[in-house]
Amino acid sequence: MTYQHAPLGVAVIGTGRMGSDHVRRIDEVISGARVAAVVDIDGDRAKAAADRIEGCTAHTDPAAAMASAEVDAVLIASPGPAHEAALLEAFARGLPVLCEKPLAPDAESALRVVEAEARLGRRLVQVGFMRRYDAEYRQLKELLDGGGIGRTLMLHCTHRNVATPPGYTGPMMINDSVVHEIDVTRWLLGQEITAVQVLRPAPTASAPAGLSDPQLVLFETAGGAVVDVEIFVNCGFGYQVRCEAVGERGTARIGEAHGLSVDAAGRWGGAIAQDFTERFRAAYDREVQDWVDATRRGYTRGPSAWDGYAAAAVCEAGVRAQDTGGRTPVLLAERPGLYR
Ligand SMILES: NC(=O)c1ccc[n+]([C@@H]2O[C@H](COP(=O)([O-])OP(=O)(O)OC[C@H]3O[C@@H](n4cnc5c(N)ncnc54)[C@H](O)[C@@H]3O)[C@@H](O)[C@H]2O)c1
Ligand SMILES: O[C@H]1[C@H](O)[C@@H](O)[C@H](O)[C@@H](O)[C@H]1O
Repeated sequence: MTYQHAPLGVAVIGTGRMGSDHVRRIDEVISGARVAAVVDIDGDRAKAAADRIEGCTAHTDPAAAMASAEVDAVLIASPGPAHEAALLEAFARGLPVLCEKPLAPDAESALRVVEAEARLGRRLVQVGFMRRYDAEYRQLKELLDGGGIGRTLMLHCTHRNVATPPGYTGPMMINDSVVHEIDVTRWLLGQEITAVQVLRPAPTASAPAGLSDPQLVLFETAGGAVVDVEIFVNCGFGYQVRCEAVGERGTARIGEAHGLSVDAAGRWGGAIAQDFTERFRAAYDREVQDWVDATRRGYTRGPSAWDGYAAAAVCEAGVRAQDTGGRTPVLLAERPGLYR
């Protein structure tokens, strides 16, 4: 394998909230890469992003950016329904991709991506499940893998957002938000999720009309563990992601750290992050740096297209369970050899 000495030329597709944050990250924070091109169907937005970076071109069509000789790799940060077309275009050109979650918005299209990559016979995709790069989650994984608390019996997870943006729907609570717990469950336990249930308490008065928020989502895993996830996307007070693992010989918790703590004026306490860009800033930095480092060495690692597909399959069962309230089995295709 050859090492690419020149900085990796990255095309960033989608320059909205995440895309523009990744553009800043590649330009100012990490090493070994440069933003060679940006793409947005909103041409003004693409141009505004490109104008801030020397030698960066602006495009409205992902294929045009990928055709540029300056582009060695692609970071997809457009909305989920646009991912499949961009991924297949990158495959046709043999370009490595860091694709924001979800890999694709449903299990069927995610499986098409898996099958297309399997036909290539080599991995090109890393999926943006950034929690795997978070220092606390990594410590927890190390503890569980090392048997520090014995066999894991349960995970108790909390996922709270301050408020939902306009257009946020009930299925998005699973597809956009709980998808992270789906990935960390599979990663921490090394087991597939086999069934999902969803319980819906009376909604908070802060939820937009028609949104049943919060919800309690339950997973069963192939090894017999049970996982509960409180998803509460209009909690109002902060961004909180917690996980407690219950093992045969102990428990372990992450997500409590609030950094600086101040005692003054008759009170004690610290601050709560307000969104994911703050809480997971270091994880996103590590994720993108790791992708760049591996890509320059000629390989792909991290969460795979199979992980993206498996998460989409669990999401599909989860959205069905939201409607029926019943226990819904997860249907998973056979895992291609590339991902074993
Ligand atoms: N890992 C995380 O924690 C995290 C957090 C937020 C969002 N995301 C993911 O990042 C992606 C983008 O989310 P966002 O919040 O930045 O959305 P956004 O709406 O802020 O930005 C999306 C941008 O993509 C552009 N766009 C739409 N269709 C396009 C296409 N076909 N080609 C090129 N550009 C197109 C839009 O004009 C917009 O500028 C989504 O997949 C989302 O799930 C991940
Ligand atoms: O798209 C976002 C993002 O994935 C965040 O990490 C998650 O906390 C939000 O709930 C979701 O809406």
